[in-house]
Amino acid sequence: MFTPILTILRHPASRRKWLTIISGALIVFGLTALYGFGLRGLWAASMLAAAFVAGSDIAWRAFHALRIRHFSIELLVTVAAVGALFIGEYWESAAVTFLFMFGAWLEARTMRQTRGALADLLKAAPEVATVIRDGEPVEVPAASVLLDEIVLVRAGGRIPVDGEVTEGSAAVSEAAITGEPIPAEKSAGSHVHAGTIAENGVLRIRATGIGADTTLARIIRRVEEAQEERAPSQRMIERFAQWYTPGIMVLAIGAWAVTGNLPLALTLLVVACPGALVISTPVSIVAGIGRAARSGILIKGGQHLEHAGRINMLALDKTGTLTEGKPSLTEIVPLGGIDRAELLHWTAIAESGSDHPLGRPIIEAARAEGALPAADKVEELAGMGLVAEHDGRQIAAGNRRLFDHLGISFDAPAEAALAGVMGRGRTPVIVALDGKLAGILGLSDQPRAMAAAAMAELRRTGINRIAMLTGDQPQPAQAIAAEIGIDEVHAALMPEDKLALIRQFQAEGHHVAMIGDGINDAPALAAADTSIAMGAAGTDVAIETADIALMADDLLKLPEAIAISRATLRNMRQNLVIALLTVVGLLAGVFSGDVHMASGMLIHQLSVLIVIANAMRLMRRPRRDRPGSQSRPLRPVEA
Ligand SMILES: Nc1ncnc2c1ncn2[C@@H]1O[C@H](COP(=O)(O)OP(=O)(O)OP(=O)(O)O)[C@@H](O)[C@H]1O
Ligand SMILES: [Zn+2]
Repeated sequence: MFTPILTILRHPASRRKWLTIISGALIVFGLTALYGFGLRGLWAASMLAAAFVAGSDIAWRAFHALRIRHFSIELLVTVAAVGALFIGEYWESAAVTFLFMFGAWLEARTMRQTRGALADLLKAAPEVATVIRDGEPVEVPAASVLLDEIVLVRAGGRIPVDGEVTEGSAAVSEAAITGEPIPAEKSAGSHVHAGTIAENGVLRIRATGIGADTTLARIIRRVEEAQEERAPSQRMIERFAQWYTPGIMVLAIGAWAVTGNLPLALTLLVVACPGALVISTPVSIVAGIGRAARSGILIKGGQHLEHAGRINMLALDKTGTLTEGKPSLTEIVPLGGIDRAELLHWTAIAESGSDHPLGRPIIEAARAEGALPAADKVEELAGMGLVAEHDGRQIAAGNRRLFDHLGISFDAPAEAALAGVMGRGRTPVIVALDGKLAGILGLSDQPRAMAAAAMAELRRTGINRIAMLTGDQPQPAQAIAAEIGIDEVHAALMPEDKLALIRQFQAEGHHVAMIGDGINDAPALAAADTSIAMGAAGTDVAIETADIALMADDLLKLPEAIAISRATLRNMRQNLVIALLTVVGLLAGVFSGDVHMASGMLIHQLSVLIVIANAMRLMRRPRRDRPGSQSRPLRPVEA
């Protein structure tokens, strides 16, 4: 009999719930006694008991806050409730404490719901996994899967670990991570994430990330941290409340001194409670961040959300962001007597030491024609290219800047060849062997399928300036920009040039978001008001460093992220207005004599709930119609 009561009392949430219920029951009992049977004494005793039951918890919290020199809302309520008892207003005191407790309970409940997006994410990870041990499939708790163990996932099953597919193929829905509704085809060699679902087919997966070390776990941790992190406006309100609460005390004492009306002074304490004000910002932020997480958009905290909501300019890197980042080798122009195959071979040897996107198609083409030895030594020069050595020969591959830097001059045929490659809108990779020009390779990259639609959507969202910042040459950059509807192009940039441009945009008064991937983007990303990473599900570094990480490799998430941030800012402002108007209205009501303690508390608690309900609208925000989303094909198998 005693143990359950003790457990209830020890758990603060359920204790508060029971205290509220008991005090509510006492109030009903007291009212029945008075109006049903005219028992005034029983009425007073019940109200006193109700005030004591609900008030004890409030007073206890007020006392704890006071010990760390914090003037809490609970302190205002406690003083008002005790004062009301003191002047014989038993009903007022009981009603105020009960309503306060009841409101706090509803508030906690709805706040939990607002954090619901996270609960959805948590549910994405299955609790059991089937692993192959001694050749036999066995069911084990997902947390006890070991690294490198083979996990079996059947059709319709949730994947319990991060890993690499070793056998089988399936369409995998990654919605939990990326918010992407269309499943991706996965087969041997593909990477899969914990929490995603194999919609059909059977997969065998070698575990590479388990337990707390999966992308899903990292996202959940980051969302939790983000929801806790205080936004600047929130800090401002908290500082304000630190002054406001004692200020109200002084005002109430002043009103009492001037009017001699103690009930009025006590009512002031109740109605001026900054409850709705204090909660107005955090509740919007929690809802906004949760809403974004559902779409696979990780906003790293209230501060970043506020910044993102103010963005009016966007800078994008080209290679890998606006384009697929998988260029194809479209032409090979040998110079000075070397043959085509040899030019390709030497260039590929040099590129084998780099993982720049330009190198990949060159290496692939050379491999298709024969064995490819590795370079003995490679030196990469950011924004220019690279210099390598192999078999005693020196190979240089890169852009014009590299050759100016190396002091290698261009003769007339070389100039003509370079102009030709660039004139066709291709990115040139110029190659020299032992200090002598050997040829030019032309590469062309595809813009992403959704790039043009995303830019149009961004402009509709109100981003009126969009600039491409690229290390590539002006002609190929212009060609891509024209295709996707960007008119401002800054090309042939060194990493520090990208940084300088971001600073310049800011100096012109823009709030700049930058999205990029390469090392050449890092300084610019750091300087931008908001840094955004795309396709972050694959790279944990991006999840950790960007202010906003788009889990999917999908440019359309960009306008969505900005729209959610804006909607959240708007929501915060609405909440502030609701909170302030309520307090002003209540104060006016108190001085005109229309509002008393219990009704004041009721209206105040209602305003808190309205603020929460308003924030919850953010969660229900419907998905935007995504242009072309119906006709989108399955995403290709990821390498
Ligand atoms: N490994 C490489 N091989 C050949 N050229 C290179 C290499 N690395 C860099 N370059 C040259 O330097 C230029 C700038 O490279 P950088 O990585 O700064 O930008 P990018 O990838 O071309 O474009 P973006 O800035 O849009 O990502 C390239 O366009 C290319 O001309
Ligand atoms: Zn790049």
